Amino acid sequence: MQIQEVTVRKLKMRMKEPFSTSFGTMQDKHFLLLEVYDETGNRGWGESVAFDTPWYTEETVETNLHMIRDFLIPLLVGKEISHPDQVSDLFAPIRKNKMAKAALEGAVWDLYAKRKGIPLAEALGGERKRIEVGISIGIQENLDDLIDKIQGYLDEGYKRIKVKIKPGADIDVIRGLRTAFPEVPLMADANSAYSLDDIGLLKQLDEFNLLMIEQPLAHDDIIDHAILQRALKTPICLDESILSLEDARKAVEMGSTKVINIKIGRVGGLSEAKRIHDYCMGKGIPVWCGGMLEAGIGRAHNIALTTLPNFILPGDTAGSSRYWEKDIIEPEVIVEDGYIHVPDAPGIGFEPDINTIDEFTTATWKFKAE
Ligand SMILES: O=C(O)CCC(=O)C1=CC=C[C@@H](O)[C@@H]1C(=O)O
Ligand SMILES: [Mg+2]
Repeated sequence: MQIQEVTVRKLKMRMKEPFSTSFGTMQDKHFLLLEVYDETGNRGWGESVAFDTPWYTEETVETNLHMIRDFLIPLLVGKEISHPDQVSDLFAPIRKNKMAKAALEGAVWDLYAKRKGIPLAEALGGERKRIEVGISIGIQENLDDLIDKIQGYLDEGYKRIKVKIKPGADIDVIRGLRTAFPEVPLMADANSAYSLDDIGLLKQLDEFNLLMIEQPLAHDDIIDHAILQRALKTPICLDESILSLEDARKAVEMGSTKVINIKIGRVGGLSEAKRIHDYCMGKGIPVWCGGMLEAGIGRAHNIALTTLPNFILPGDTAGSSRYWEKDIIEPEVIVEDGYIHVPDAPGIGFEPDINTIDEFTTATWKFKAE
């Protein structure tokens, strides 16, 4: 197949409620949607997960636009491709910029599966017909608000709860939650808010039987996490530190992590996500699919990836209604009793809703083969 044309749209969608972490608060989601066309008019869709500020990684919507428009599309358009794994080879001359690469590669994966007439999950080698999911809750004003929120999501059927912690809102918060919900599968994400000076404090988390603590130390660290993991009973899960299979290999070999959060955008695409999955499976390291507050297209890619066998732990892929008044796909993603049914239509298996997409689009660019 050959990609002949790419449409890049910039969207702005208001979230139902703001999402707060140890870095700050987000209410409006700005992102890029990509549509690739092949020589026979088939279409594939991808979503960039970069935010409009560089607090999670260094990438932003604008850096993604620059990379996609000025470097990645010229490397992709008009090239003969027999499998989406080749896209990462085409992009190899460009360093990092993982989210920009993943957005375009994801669109090619969707197109490839549609050409074959099979679901994206099957194209990736996934087998599950439904995936178990959890929910990630931002920092709240106070513990009572957080407890109310959690109770609401448990009532909706979510079975694993992730909360954000930061210095000053950590041990007491987790203690309060454990008192309110003694049995709920619970985990905490620190988004790199601590250092090795906090070992004593982090050890106090061991008494609360957390599933794991996510990314307690620096966003680019592997060594200090190994030191911390030796001191903790609670398993460490790395998120920000793992940008590639090589990073995963180093972290696992050093004992820095017992679980890995795989985000397609953070690792540069579905092909690399699958490589990390396969490596971890061989090493007995469970993985789960992280979220980036995606709209429907990105969410559909996450669902397909989560059908692979080593996605043993519930991920952060919640239903559309947790984020949006109206999502950009038909049907929307629905969670029932903590599970999402995996669609069996070709490609991502959800139909992009063009009217809604148009409503949220603030700019559009089109690129064609010469
Ligand atoms: O619901 C989701 O999409 C998950 C949200 C979530 O936990 C995160 C989204 C974006 C950046 C981070 O704060 C965070 C994470 O680190 O996993
Ligand atoms: Mg995280």
